[in-house]
Amino acid sequence: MDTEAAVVHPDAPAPGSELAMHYKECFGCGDEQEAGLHLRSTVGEKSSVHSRFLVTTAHQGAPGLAHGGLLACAFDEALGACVGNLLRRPAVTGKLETDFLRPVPVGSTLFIAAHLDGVAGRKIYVSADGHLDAADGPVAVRARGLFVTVGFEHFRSHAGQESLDKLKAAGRARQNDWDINP
Ligand SMILES: CCCCC/C=C\C/C=C\C/C=C\C/C=C\CCCC(=O)SCCNC(=O)CCNC(=O)[C@H](O)C(C)(C)COP(=O)(O)OP(=O)(O)OC[C@H]1O[C@@H](n2cnc3c(N)ncnc32)[C@H](O)[C@@H]1OP(=O)(O)O
Repeated sequence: MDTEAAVVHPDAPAPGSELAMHYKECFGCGDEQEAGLHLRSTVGEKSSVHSRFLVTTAHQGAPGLAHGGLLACAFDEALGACVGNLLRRPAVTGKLETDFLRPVPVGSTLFIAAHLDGVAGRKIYVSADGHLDAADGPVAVRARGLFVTVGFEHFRSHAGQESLDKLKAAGRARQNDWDINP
């Protein structure tokens, strides 16, 4: 199937909109994950989302430096926020590729600019550059992701009952109508 340009959903939040966390227990963006990444994201121009992530001592691999796997996690979150919010489709990461170009020290902020590259049926291609300490800082990490559109049953059928009960209690377990960004 040919890859087509990604068309931003007409109900997607406008450029400049600050995105709320998609799930409070999410390791990438949730505020109930103390050692999580607490990534914050804003919609950018032209099919992009800009995310920020402060690297703390909880995120170390080598002393004083961010763990590469955690950086990959930040990109998974940033790419996922770009896909989910701009296309408004439930999708999961099928493939995530990262290039680590420079070390990322504790105390630095990574500015991640994610961009929708194209769509081929259920496959969504997205990529991002992570700039050190400023939106136009040097690129420290680069990533490309393939997300695959899934039905809501993907989440319902694979999550444990306890998690589904929590969502239900929070009024978020409607069959086909999850708020995209509650
Ligand atoms: C957590 C997200 C919640 C979303 C809720 C909804 C809305 C929320 C709104 C906003 C969201 C905001 C922020 C989101 C932030 C972060 C997101 C984090 C995302 C994650 O962290 S999510 C966890 C990790 N993720 C998984 O847990 C996936 C496990 N996995 C599977 O569940 C299956 O594996 C699946 C479904 C991927 C495919 O399975 P399937 O049976 O449905 O489909 P199939 O295999 O046919 O693949 C269809 C086409 O994709 C190609 N394809 C598939 N995988 C490929 C690969 N690796 N490389 C190259 N191509 C691949 C095939 O080749 C075929 O291509 P073709 O059509 O051309 O043949």
